This record gives sequence, C-alpha cells and structure tokens, in this order.
Amino acid sequence: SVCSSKLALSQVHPMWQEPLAVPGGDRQSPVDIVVRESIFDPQLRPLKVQYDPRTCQQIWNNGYSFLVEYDDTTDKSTLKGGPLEDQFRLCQFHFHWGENNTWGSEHSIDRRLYPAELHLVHWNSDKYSLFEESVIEENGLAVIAVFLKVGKRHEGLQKLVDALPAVRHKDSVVEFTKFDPACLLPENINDYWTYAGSLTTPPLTEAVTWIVMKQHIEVSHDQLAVFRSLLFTSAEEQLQRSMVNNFRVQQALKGRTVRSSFT
Ligand SMILES: NS(=O)(=O)c1ccc(S(=O)(=O)c2ccccc2)s1
Ligand SMILES: [Zn+2]
Repeated sequence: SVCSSKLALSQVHPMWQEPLAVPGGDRQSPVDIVVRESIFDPQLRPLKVQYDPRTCQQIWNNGYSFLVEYDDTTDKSTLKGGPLEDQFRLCQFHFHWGENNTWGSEHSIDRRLYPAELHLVHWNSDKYSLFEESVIEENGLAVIAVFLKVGKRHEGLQKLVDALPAVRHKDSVVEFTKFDPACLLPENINDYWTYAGSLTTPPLTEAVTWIVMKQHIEVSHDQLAVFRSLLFTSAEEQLQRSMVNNFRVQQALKGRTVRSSFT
C-alpha cells in the first residue's frame, strides 16, 4: 500500500515549526473537542468496520511514527457507515505518543489529553482508484482516532509491541502479518465525535473526515515504554533521538461543528 507514501512523511521532522500555516487552512487538525458544544446528530449511523487480518503486510518506521501497513489493492478491509457516504479502504494505522503519560494524544476531550492516540487511516475507494488521488480530495480520507490510557496490558497489542525493536531506526521495515486491527478498537464503537479536518502531518491536506472514539482502550506502562524506545533517527546518524512527542499542536476550530453520535 502506498498510503504511508514516502512522499509526505519521510521529510517530516517532528520538531517542525508550529504553527505550520496552511494557506487558507480553515479545517486543520487536531482540535480540542468541547463536549458541551458538540451537536448530537441522530442521522449518524453505526460504523461498519470489516478488517481482514490477511491484508496486514509490514511495519515501517518513517521517522515520524511507526506505520502498520495493509494491502489496499482490494476492498478486503473496509470502513463504512457512521458519517460516511462511501466505502473506505484501510491502508495503515499508526500512533502518536508523549515522552511521559501526561500527554501524547493529538485530540483532547474538554482539554483532557491522553498518553497516546491510535489513527486508523482509510481512503475513499468508491470515488478514487488510487490512494494518492484521495489525499487531495475533500473527504477523500477517513481516520478513526482511539485514545490510549495507561492501565492493564493490552494482549492484542503485544504482538505489535514485540515487533517494534526490529524497526527501531527511521526507514527500517519488518514483515508483519495476520494482525487484526479490530482488536485495537474499544468495545463500543458507536459512541464517537466526527468533524471535517486535515492530516496532522505534512502535507496537512484538508481531506479527512475524523471519527474520534469516545471510549478509550487500555495499554500497560511497559507497552507504551516500547513505543518510546523507537528512534526518529536512522542507524547512520550519530545523534540518536527518541521517538516521543510526535503529535501536532492543536488547531483552531474556525467555526466548525463537531457532531456526536450519542447524547
Ligand atoms: N496523523 S494522520 O492520521 O492525520 C496522517 C498523517 C499522514 C498520513 S498518511 O501516511 O496516511 C498520508 C496521507 C496522505 C498523504 C501522505 C501520507 S495519515
Ligand atoms: Zn496520525
């Protein structure tokens, strides 16, 4: 899958200056979700998630996060329903996290930050035949965001955690198969907020329908510590830098409405 395309992320340096002004950017992400200002929309339908673990291919450290990439050449792992009019194809998932358990998520709920945030990235395969086309089109992408909280060990995540030392350095890749990303979703995926936003890393394109889960998942302190053992830097660089705080500064809502699927 090209969705983790080298075009966008490999040039990203996590300390890039903020705010990276996007000309005319009026739907940038991430944002703080103010619960009492979100609007219940009874027309929001339940999310339909159908992931096939056999489409899981590899893990790649792109120097910004680690991406678990899926074969998105057919409609085997799909997302539809919720706020979406079309069917979307899973291309990769990745995380954002902090140097400690106090912060790390990109979105927040009434200013509450979580230690980490999972993003499951999908592109509109009804409208576009290639991921690249979907990236620049309004609502070409749909990203499910799930907050991570430190608590009990997440058994499903452990297989992924065990593979991370193999991709410690930027640009390293390791084969990773038969992983069902549905195990990373909370039990209740019908309570979510949704809003029109953007990618949170360059190219920052305003093509994303965000679906932010209300219910978080729990992972252990030790599992998050392995995330923090990854490096932003490649094996050749003499100055190694820990991959932490790879989240973007929050952006203004600029009049956007955040809808909720629940009261
Ligand atoms: N953090 S986020 O979920 O908003 C995100 C940023 C970049 C991606 S991407 O690698 O899929 C991608 C998407 C389009 C162009 C290039 C890369 S997803
Ligand atoms: Zn992300």
